[in-house]
Amino acid sequence: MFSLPDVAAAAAGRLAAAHYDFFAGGADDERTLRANTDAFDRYRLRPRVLRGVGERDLTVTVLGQSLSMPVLIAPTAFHRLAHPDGEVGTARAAAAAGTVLVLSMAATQPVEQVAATGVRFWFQLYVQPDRAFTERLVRRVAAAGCGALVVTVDSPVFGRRRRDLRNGFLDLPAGLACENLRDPAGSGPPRAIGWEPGLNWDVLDWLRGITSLPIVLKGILHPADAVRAAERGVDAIIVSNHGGRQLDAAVTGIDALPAVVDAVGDRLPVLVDGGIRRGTDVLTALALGASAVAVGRPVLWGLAVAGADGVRQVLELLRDELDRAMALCGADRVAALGPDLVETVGR
Ligand SMILES: Cc1cc2nc3c(=O)[nH]c(=O)nc-3n(C[C@H](O)[C@H](O)[C@H](O)COP(=O)(O)O)c2cc1C
Ligand SMILES: CCCCC(=O)C(=O)O
Repeated sequence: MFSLPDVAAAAAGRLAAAHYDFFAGGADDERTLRANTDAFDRYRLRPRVLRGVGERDLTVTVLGQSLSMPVLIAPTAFHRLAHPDGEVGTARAAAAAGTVLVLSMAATQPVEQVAATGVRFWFQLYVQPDRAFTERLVRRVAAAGCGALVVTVDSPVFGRRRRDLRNGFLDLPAGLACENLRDPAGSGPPRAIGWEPGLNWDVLDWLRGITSLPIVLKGILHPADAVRAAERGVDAIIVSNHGGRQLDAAVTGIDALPAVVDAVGDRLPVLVDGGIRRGTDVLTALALGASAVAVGRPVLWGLAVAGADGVRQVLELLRDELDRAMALCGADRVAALGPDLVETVGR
C-alpha cells in the first residue's frame, strides 16, 4: 500500500457491505461527498525553487499543543465496527504519530481506555437535549484528560443516508455500543444520541458555565458564522461539511476555507476537513490558511485493514507525502506556506 487510496481499496474487501457503506457513504445524492475529493483537482501548486529545504519541520502548535505534523484524526463513529482494536487502536496510532485524536461521542470504547494509551485527545460532543446528561459526560471526559471539546454544530437534524436505509443499517450490532453514553457512566445502559434542532449560540454560554476546556466548533462553512465564533471567544473552528454526510450540496471545506480565513484573520485557528487524501491536499489547505487538517475515512480504512498498525501506516503515508510536497514546493516549515503557492483552475 503506497497511498491512502490503496488503503481504501484494501479496506473495501475486508468489511461487511453494510458497514463499508456506513463508513463510505454520504447524504442524499452524495454530491458533496464526491465534491470533497474532486475539489482538490481544481487546485494547482506553484512551487518555489532553490530555497534550501534540507531540513523540513512539519510541526505545528494548535491550542497550545505541539503536533508532529499538521494532521489530526477527525471524529468518526464506531471504530470497533472497522476492527476489534477500535478507538484504542486508533489512539495508539495517533500517539505513535505524535498527533491528536478527536474521539467521537459515538465511540465504541470508553474514554478512560482511550486515555490510558497516553494519546492526546479531544472529545467530540453533540450537545444533548438532556443537558444534565451532557454535563455529566463533559465532566467525565474532562476527568479522563480530554484537551478540548469539539462541539459539532452541523447536525441540528441527522442527514439522510440512503445507503444505510437500503441496507437496514440503523444500529450497532449486538456486542457493540456507544460506551461513553452509558448512564450512569460505565455501568448503565447506553443512551441513544439525540439531535437538538433548537440549539443556538447561547449554548456556548452554557458550556462555558460547566467547563474550562477549550471549545472548538466543528462544521462551520459560512464566514459570518466563523466571525460569530471568534466574537464569542470560541477557541478554534473546523471548517467542515461532515464528510458529505449532513447537508448534501454543501460547499466543500477546501473551497469554503479562504473566505473563512479572510473573515477571522488570526483571531482563532481554523482547521479544515473533508476529502484530504494526499500530502498535496494537506499542503493546499495549509497554504490557504488552515492551521491544520483532519482526516476521517482514511483512518477507518487503515483500521479495517490492519488495526492500529493500519492507522499508523495511513498517518505515516500522509506525513511522508506532505514532507515531500513541502520540499518540492520549497517550504522547509509550515509557516513558509502561503496562498501564493496555490492556483485555482477551471473557475
Ligand atoms: C463513518 C463516519 C462517522 C463520522 N462520525 C462523526 C461523529 O461522530 N461526529 C462528528 O462530528 N463527525 C463525524 N464524522 C465526520 C468526520 O468528523 C469528518 O468531518 C469527515 O469524515 C471528514 O471527511 P473525510 O472522511 O473525507 O476525511 C464522521 C464521518 C464518517 C465518515
Ligand atoms: C450515530 C452516530 C453519528 C455519527 C456521525 O456523526 C456520522 O455518522 O456522521
